[in-house]
Amino acid sequence: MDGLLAIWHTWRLPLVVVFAVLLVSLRLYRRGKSRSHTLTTTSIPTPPRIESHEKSISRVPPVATPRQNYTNDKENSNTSQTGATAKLAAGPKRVQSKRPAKTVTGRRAISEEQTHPLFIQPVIFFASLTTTTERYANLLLEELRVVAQEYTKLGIPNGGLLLPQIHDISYIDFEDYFASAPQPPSTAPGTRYLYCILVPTYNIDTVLNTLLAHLDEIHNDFRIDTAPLSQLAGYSVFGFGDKEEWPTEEEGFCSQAKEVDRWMAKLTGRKRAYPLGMGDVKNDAEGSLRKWSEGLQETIVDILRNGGLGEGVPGSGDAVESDEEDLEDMEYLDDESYAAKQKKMGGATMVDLEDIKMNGQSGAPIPIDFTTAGPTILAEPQAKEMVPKTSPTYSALTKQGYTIVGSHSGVKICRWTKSALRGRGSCYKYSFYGIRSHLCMEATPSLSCSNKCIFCWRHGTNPVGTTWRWKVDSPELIFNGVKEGHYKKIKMLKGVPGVRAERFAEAMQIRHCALSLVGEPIFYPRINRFLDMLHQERISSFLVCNAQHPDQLEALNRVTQLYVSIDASNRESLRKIDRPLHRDFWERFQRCLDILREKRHIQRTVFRLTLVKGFNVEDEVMGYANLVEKALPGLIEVKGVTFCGTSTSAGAGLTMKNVPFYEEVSAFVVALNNELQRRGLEYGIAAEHAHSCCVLLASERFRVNGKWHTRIDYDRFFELLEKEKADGTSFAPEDYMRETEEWALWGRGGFNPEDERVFRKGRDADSRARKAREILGAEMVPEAV
Ligand SMILES: Cc1cc2nc3c(=O)[nH]c(=O)nc-3n(C[C@H](O)[C@H](O)[C@H](O)COP(=O)(O)O)c2cc1C
Ligand code: SF4
Repeated sequence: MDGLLAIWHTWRLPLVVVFAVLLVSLRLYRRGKSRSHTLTTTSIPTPPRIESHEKSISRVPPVATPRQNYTNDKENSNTSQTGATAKLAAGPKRVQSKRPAKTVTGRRAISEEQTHPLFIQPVIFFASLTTTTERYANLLLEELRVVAQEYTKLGIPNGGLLLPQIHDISYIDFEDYFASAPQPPSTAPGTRYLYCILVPTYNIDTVLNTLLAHLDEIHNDFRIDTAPLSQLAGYSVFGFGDKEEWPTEEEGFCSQAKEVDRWMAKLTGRKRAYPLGMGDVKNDAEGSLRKWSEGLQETIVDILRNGGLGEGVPGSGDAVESDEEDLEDMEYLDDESYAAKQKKMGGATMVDLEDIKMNGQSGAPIPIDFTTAGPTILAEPQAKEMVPKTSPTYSALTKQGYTIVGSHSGVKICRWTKSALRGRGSCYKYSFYGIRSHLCMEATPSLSCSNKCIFCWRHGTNPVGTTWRWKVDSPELIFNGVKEGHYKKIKMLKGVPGVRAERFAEAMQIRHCALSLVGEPIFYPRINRFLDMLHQERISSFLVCNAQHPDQLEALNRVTQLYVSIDASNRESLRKIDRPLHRDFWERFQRCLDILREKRHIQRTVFRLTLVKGFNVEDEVMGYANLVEKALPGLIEVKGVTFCGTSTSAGAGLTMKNVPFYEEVSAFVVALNNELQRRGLEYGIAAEHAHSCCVLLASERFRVNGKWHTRIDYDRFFELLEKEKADGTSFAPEDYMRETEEWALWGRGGFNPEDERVFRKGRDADSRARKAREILGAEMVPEAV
C-alpha cells in the first residue's frame, strides 16, 4: 500500500495530464463523428445544386399502392430525416424560433439578418388519395426543376434556386417539417425553405385531417412559439376540389386548402408568398395550377432578388380574412374613426396647394393656355412643382396611400380592386359597364382641380387652382410611373388573406384606367397624348371631369367613356356644393353641357349625379331634367353621396344625415325618369348596384330589341379606334355597346352571382333594395325591365 502511494505521489502529475488528454481526444472524436453523420443523413440538400437534385429526386415516392408507398417513405424517413427530428425526439418539445421582423407596412422583412448567400429550397408537399394531386405535384416539381436549372445557367452570384424536393404528406413525420423550419445545411447557412403545399379536399376523414389537427396543435402548444415556421422563406397553398359537387367555397369547394393556408399563415408569422390557388378537377385544374405556379416562380425570383418577400400592405399574410374594409379609404369612415385616423397619421393637416408657398416664394400664378397641349408649355422656366416631395401635401397624400408620380400625378388602389382580388365583388362599373375592378387602375395626371367640393373625400389634401401654373411632366413619365405604382401596390396585396391566385395573376395586366382620382384629369395640358398611350396598350379610359374647363373638354380626344360630374341643378346649389374657384363657374358649366351635346354621337357621354340630402335632391328633379334636356347624355349615373367625415364636409354642415338611403335614391331616379318621359325624352332606368347606392338611367339609344346594352365591348372599341386612326372612319358609342347582364338590370340588385357575398352589419344591399321596393311599391320599381 505504501509502495502504491509512493508511486502515485511520484507519477500523479503525468497521469492526470495523460488522462485529461485522453478525455479531450475522445470528446473531439465523438463530436466529429456525430457531425459527419448529420451531414450524410440530412434530407436538406447541400449546394452545389446538382447534388441537391439527385438527393431530392431520390425522395420522390414511387407511384405505388399506399401501403408500399408508406413503407418506402418510412424507410426514407428512417434513413434520411432532418436534424430537426433528432433534436425533437430527444426530449419534450421545445421549439424556439424568432418572430419575423416587421416592416413599417406590416410584415415581410426577411426573418433574420441574411449574412450568407441566399439559396431558396422549394419543398413540395402533397396529399393524394386517388393520385390526381400527386400527378399535379409532379408537374409542379418538373416546372420548378426547369426554372431552377435555368436560374443556375444565368450564373447569378450570391445564392440561387435549388432543385425542388417533394414529399407525400402521408409518409412524412409532421414534426420534421411542421414543428419548426428545417435547419439550413452548415455548408449553405443562407438556405431558406419555401413550402409549396398541394392538397385535395375530402369531407371524409383522411390524412388532411391529421395534418390540420397537427398544425392546430403546434400553433396552440404553449411550449412552442406560435410561429415556429417563421424561418421559412415563405409558403403557398394550392387546393384541388370538385366544383360539380361542391360548386362554391361556402359549400366546401377546396375547403381544406383554405384551412391549411390559414394555419400556415399563423405558423409562419404571415409569410404567404403567393395567394392561395384553387383548381377544379372537372374544369382545367391544370391550367389553374400552371398559372399559380408561374406566379409562384416570379415570387421566388423576387425573393432571390430582394432577399425577402418584400413589403406587404398592413395585414398581408394574416391568417384570417378580415371583413373590415380598408381603413385607408375614407369613404366609409364615420366622424370618430376619421378623427382617430387623422391622429394616427400624426395629425397631418390638410393644406390646399393654393395656400402653400413654394420655396419661400409666393408662387404667383403663371398663366398657361392649357388648351393648346403643346410642348411649348414645357419650356416655362419659372414653373414649380405642383406637389414637391417636401410639401405637406405630398406627405398627406402618401399617408393616404397615394403614390405620387412625377410632380403632379397620382395613382391609388381603390377598395374595389382589393375586393375583386378577393372574389368579393367589383364596383358598380362592373354591373353597368363590365369593368372588372381588379383590372382597373385609378389614376390622375393632375392632382389639382378648381373646385373644393364639400363631399370630396380627398379634399384638403389635393391642391387647387384655376390655371395650370406648374411644371408639366411628360406623358411618358406619368404613364410609366402610374403603371409601376399600380403594379407595386397590387404585388403588396399578394399575401392578403382571401386574394385569389387567378385574379392576382390577371391583375398584373391593367385593362381599364379610371381617370377620376382626386383632381381634374383634363387640367393636365398633355392629356391627349396620355390617353393615346393608354389606348395603345388597350387600356380603356374612363375620364371624369367637373364641367369647369370647357376649352379642355372641347379639345379632348376620344375616350372610352366621358363623364361630367353634375353636382347640382342650379347655380346657387352648385356654388354651395362644389365651391368653385372660378367666378364664372355657372357659365363654364353650361358651356360644358353644350359641348357634351355636340359630342354625344362621338363620345359615350355620362352625367354623374351625386345626391346629397338637404343640398341637391329635394325639389331639384325639374332642374336636373333641364340639364339632361340640354346635354342629352347617353347615360345618367345617380349615386348617393358617401360620407367622408372630413373637417371640410363637417364645416360645410355635412353629416350622416345628408347621406340618402337607397330607397331615396331610387325614388329620385323614378321621379327623374318620369319627368324625362313627360318631356318626351327617350330615357329609361336600365341597371342598379344597390351595394353602392347607385342607379343607371340610359338613353333609348342603348336599348336594342327591348334589351339594355349599357355594357362596353372593349375589344370592339379598340378595333374601331385603330381603324379611325388608320383611315379616319369615325364611330359612335352605339358601335361598341354590349348587352347588360340580367343580374345587373333594374330590380335585380346588381350583385354578380359569381362573387362571394360578404354581409356586414347593416350593409346588406339586397335587403336595402328590397326595402326600397316595399316603400316605393311595385309599379314604381319594376321587377326587371
Ligand atoms: C369522398 C370524397 C369527398 C370529397 N369532398 C370534397 C369536398 O368537400 N370539396 C371539394 O371541393 N372536393 C371534394 N372532393 C373532390 C376531390 O377533392 C377531388 O376529386 C380531388 O381531385 C381528389 O384528389 P386526389 O385524387 O389527389 O385524392 C371529394 C372527393 C371524394 C371522393
Ligand atoms: S372604376 Fe373606380 S371604383 Fe371601380 S374599380 Fe376602377 S377605380 Fe375602383
